[in-house]
Amino acid sequence: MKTTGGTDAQKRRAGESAAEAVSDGDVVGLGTGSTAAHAIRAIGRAVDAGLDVRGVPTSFDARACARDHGIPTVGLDTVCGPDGPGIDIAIDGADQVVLTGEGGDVEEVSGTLIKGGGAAHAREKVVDAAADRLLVVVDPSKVTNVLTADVPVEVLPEAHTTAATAIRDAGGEPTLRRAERKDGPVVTDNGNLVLDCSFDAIADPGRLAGTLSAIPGVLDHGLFVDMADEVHVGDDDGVAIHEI
Ligand SMILES: O=C[C@H](O)[C@H](O)[C@H](O)COP(=O)(O)O
Repeated sequence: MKTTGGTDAQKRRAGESAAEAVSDGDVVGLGTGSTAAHAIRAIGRAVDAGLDVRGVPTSFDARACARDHGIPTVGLDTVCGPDGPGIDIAIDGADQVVLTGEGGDVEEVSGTLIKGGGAAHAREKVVDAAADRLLVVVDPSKVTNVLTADVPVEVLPEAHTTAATAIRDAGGEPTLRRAERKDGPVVTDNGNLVLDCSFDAIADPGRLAGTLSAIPGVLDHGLFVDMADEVHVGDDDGVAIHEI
């Protein structure tokens, strides 16, 4: 479920701001979505100008974007093997991020995220968690004081009804994500299905994350708890950088 409130210029400012944090020699986790794509394009321009980096894509689209913009890519299992260098920095988008307190003031910066509007959250979580630093890039429409967006849950196809029942038992309302230009469900890059789960306001994301992870057949969900190190919010005038 995409949140589409922000403008492309806001997303571009956020993506380009985070891309400036990439250093020569870095291994970079490349996030998925329209905002992360701006970061990938900016890194590509820096590579054109001589920056030496390798990218670890989080999805089919992120890999294609990296390739189109001249960024060499490498597999997660190569860089995060026993002798690999690891991932220095990851840049990724989000569908919602907890960044404000009551009234909209930036007073509580938990940086907890909902991701997976593009169904890429399972691979994103693996890459983002492996990175030394995770920089999140969003427009202001993604910022909230409490998570209310649907939580995408990737499930094995065979388990979509049993997982849906368990999610209902946990207080959620799951909806199988359907493809827009195909008669049938969205199939993830991993060959699985997605349940978009409404929980109203999520007061305790850590607890819900544990509950969802424990459901048999769930590959992963879109709650990213305590993972972000910085959130770059692009607006009409510039970028606000919030350190977690
Ligand atoms: O599955 C997709 C990802 O989690 C995206 O990073 C997220 O949906 C945000 O995408 P966008 O920047 O296009 O709003």
